Amino acid sequence: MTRVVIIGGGPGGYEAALVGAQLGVEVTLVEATGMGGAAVLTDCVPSKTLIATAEVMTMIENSAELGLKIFSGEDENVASSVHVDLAALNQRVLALAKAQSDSIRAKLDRSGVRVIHGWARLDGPQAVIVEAEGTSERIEADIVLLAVGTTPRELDTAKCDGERILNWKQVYNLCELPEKLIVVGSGVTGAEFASAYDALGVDVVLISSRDQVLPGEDSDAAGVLQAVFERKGMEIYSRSRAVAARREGDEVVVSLEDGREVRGSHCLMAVGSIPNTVGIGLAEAGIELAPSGHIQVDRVSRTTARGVYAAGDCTGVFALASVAAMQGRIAMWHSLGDAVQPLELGSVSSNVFTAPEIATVGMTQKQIDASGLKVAKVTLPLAGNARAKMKGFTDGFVKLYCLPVTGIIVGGVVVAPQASELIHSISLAVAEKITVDDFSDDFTVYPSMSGSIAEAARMLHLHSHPEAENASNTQV
Ligand SMILES: Cc1cc2nc3c(=O)[nH]c(=O)nc-3n(C[C@H](O)[C@H](O)[C@H](O)COP(=O)(O)OP(=O)(O)OC[C@H]3O[C@@H](n4cnc5c(N)ncnc54)[C@H](O)[C@@H]3O)c2cc1C
Ligand SMILES: NC(=O)c1ccc[n+]([C@@H]2O[C@H](COP(=O)([O-])OP(=O)(O)OC[C@H]3O[C@@H](n4cnc5c(N)ncnc54)[C@H](O)[C@@H]3O)[C@@H](O)[C@H]2O)c1
Repeated sequence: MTRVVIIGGGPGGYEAALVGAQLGVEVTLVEATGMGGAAVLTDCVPSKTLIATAEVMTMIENSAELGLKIFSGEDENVASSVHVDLAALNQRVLALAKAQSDSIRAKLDRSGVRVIHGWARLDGPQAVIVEAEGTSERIEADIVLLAVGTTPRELDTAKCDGERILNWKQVYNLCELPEKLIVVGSGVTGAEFASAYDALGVDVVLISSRDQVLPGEDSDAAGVLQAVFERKGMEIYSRSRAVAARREGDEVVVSLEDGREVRGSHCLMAVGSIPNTVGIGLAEAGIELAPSGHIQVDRVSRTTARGVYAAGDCTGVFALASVAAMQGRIAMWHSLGDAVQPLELGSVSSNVFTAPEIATVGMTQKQIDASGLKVAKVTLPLAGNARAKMKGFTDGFVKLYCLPVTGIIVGGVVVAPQASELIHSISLAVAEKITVDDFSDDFTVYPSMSGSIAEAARMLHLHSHPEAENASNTQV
């Protein structure tokens, strides 16, 4: 019987364990904290649960325009008559995360995976030592999968105390809304929390190291979000780096590189992550790391040590739960001799869960510019979409990229509420190499936001003219 040992029970690890069990091998999964990993217990699932409540608040905030009023006495603003019970909200967040973790554990048990709660390290490429509750066990393995994830990066001069200077794993301990929250870092994590707490009624200050928030995303999309943040009154310190954070009584003081100081009641550090690859015997086992500490892997998740694979955030490939899970499955399929396709990142879809959301798939403008390819593009503002008007949405757009002449769709961006649900048709088009003409031949519901995606494809009918751009929405 082939013996597989997996270190880490996040999406990279547990999805691989399920494939290993399905293929009939002996699988042992070692997890130090809880099943589902950081994705389920502290990062992806909790943040999206918090954001689900924030979304309702955003809708309430915009509801006056739709003709809703709540009689609350002196104030006619609907949002100000809704009270956010953060203790109850966070309790729900943590309960939901635990339930999801439990159900993953139950699924692994049913599949026959041996789960060990403990901390693991390699003892060469073919053995793992597990420390658990004062005991130590050495497990021999034919195949090892490392799916150890990452940890929030901390500045030495801004140590998180879990009370007022927080990382994103610690925010769920808060029982009351912060009076003034300083979010340091405007990557995806910083932008999502800034958006969510703003919607929950918190006074948010965002410290952004670049000209614009979300430097890694489509710049037009990031521009929309920056404009929405500013319109809502969020204070944004652009081109500003935090160098320290300290407590002063009930306040947190964040010092910026240029000498300015920002005061708030709480501070959330969202300045990136570092891989959990230290002290687990990787170099000794012949596993090469990138200078960033990430494990180097090829497209079938192989490391430089024979029989040792790696998946997920610890590889630095694409920090998404979906990619981690796919890398883990590929590792099992490859190592166990099943049919396998190397990892294909060209059709990965991702979403930034802000208000509005930003969903992206396929080629980005940066990749197009770097490749020198001539690609036709159209950007269609959603403000003209009939459904958007009915719902009171004014911010956002659909952007499509296609190859000239053939008209094959190679990428797209949707900025809209629920963009995460709208991007799938573009993902399918990219993955299946569908042309703009074929895409526009299919019906969409009227009125619908997805109608604008079909309309954008229709506008690229003259795709031999790469300049086709920025036309206005004609859906009426
Ligand atoms: C705030 C936030 C929100 C996010 N939201 C999304 C989202 O909406 N959608 C999305 O696709 N992605 C999201 N992500 C990214 C997503 O969470 C990660 O891509 C995903 O967690 C990666 O899974 P993983 O299996 O590589 O690692 P993890 O989920 O980090 O799991 C790794 C596990 O390994 C364990 N471990 C580490 N070392 C050892 C050891 N030596 N022994 C035993 N166990 C060990 C850890 O305890 C951990 O549980 C978000 C990330 C953050 C920070
Ligand atoms: N919805 C999602 O799918 C989702 C949500 C959150 C995170 N993620 C994943 O996690 C990855 C990491 O995202 P992230 O936002 O946690 O990290 P990040 O590294 O992408 O962003 C951190 C940001 O903080 C800035 N920064 C660093 N030091 C700073 C300082 N001292 N002062 C001010 N700014 C500073 C950096 O310039 C950067 O823009 C993303 O690439 C994404 O794939 C995904």
